[in-house]
Amino acid sequence: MSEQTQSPQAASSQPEGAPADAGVKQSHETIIRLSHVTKVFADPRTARKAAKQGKPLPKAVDDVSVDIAEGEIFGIIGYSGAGKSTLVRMINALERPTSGTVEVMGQDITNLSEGKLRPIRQKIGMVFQQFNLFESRTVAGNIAYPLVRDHWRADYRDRRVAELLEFVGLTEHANKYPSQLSGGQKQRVGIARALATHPRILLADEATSALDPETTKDVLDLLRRVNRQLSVTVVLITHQMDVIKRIADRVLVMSHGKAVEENDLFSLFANPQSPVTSHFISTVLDGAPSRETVADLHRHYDGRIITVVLREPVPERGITPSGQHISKLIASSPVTTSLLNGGVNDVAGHALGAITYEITGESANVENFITALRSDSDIVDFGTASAPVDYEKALRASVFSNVLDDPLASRSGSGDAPNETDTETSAETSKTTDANGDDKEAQA
Ligand SMILES: Nc1ncnc2c1ncn2[C@@H]1O[C@H](COP(=O)(O)OP(=O)(O)OP(=O)(O)O)[C@@H](O)[C@H]1O
Repeated sequence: MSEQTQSPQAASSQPEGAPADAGVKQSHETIIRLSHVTKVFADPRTARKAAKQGKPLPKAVDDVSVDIAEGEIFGIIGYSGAGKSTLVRMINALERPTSGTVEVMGQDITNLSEGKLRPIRQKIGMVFQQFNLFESRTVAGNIAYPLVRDHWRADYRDRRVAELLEFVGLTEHANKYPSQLSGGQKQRVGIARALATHPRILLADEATSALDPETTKDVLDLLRRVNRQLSVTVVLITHQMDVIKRIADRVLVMSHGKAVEENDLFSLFANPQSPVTSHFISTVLDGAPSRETVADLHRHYDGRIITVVLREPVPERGITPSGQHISKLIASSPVTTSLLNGGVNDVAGHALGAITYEITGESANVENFITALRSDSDIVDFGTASAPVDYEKALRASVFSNVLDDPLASRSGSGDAPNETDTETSAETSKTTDANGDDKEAQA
């Protein structure tokens, strides 16, 4: 194919100039459909080991079905080894499912040849944790790379690179090399490069995991602009719930290759269904205090210790209110309350949190207060120092019950998710496919 005149990419970049602030595209049409996809990495070593142990081959992805709507930011969260990358790499056919089907932009790509995949891959950008920039090329050269590969005419290419540099805020760094940039700037280059050919989908694989919190925020803001202003569907993989909380519209939680839960952001946080989800939420939101904290509170406070969930209702999603009238109740009850810990967060524009109080007063008044509170709120009653409620029993009787079932929670005290890969059963061959299938020069 000769140059620009026959290049749809070149044609699409000509008159518009920098992509306009188009607002959110709310099509709700499915742009990515994964149907019962399973992936088994049957490399000889793993196969031999599994056979020797009489075990089935481990499934990196195990019967996952998910629809991603055009225009949304779809977050996929899971511990390390949960199968997130493998799942996402199926979307641009860097991995092929062992079974199941993958439809992208209305086309079944499950068994499509490399040649036929090419135009589809042009509409799917990808960014990586380690940026994967060409160290030997300038910022502008890195961004121009996909356009050179697609034979864009030089003047259209230059114009497109200038648009992208401006969009990601790196115009004055155009002639620098990656080694002269900060991590955040490198990721901006990675994003600009991924956007070069006007993709409809952007896959972001742990795009902020190598960045400090402030830079993470900037890059997430940029990804949101990519989504909202350019109407690009963003699929974002992370093990950090904070990243999900900041920008995802909908979320898939993965564990051991399986899709354990899928929901819109607020519903996921307000009504988690699985221990894994509850654990991730506990890394960013105040929930029930830990067993140690409760014991410590009982050591220091004689009164009744209760945790109240504060939750804004969202009736259309079946999210009921909790703790909405607590201030009024406290003001009108003959009890004394001390706020011990907890807080309220903004999740997808709704208030959500949990606050732990000490309640003191006549025992009948305390009972009445708790009964009134319980009538319209989710609470956990930890009892008093002299009559404590067993921690497990208290949580089991509350919305926090599934926190107790998280087998990995005790291994991960911090926001960092543990690795759930079982060394006995994991596939052990390292990944061999590179970034875009053809970016051999890219840095690891
Ligand atoms: N090319 C491959 N060959 C063999 N096994 C693989 C390959 N790629 C991934 N795996 C295995 O598949 C499982 C899922 O890996 P995957 O990278 O998809 O998980 P992840 O959730 O993205 O984790 P991480 O964030 O650590 O990359 C792991 O056990 C991993 O070792």
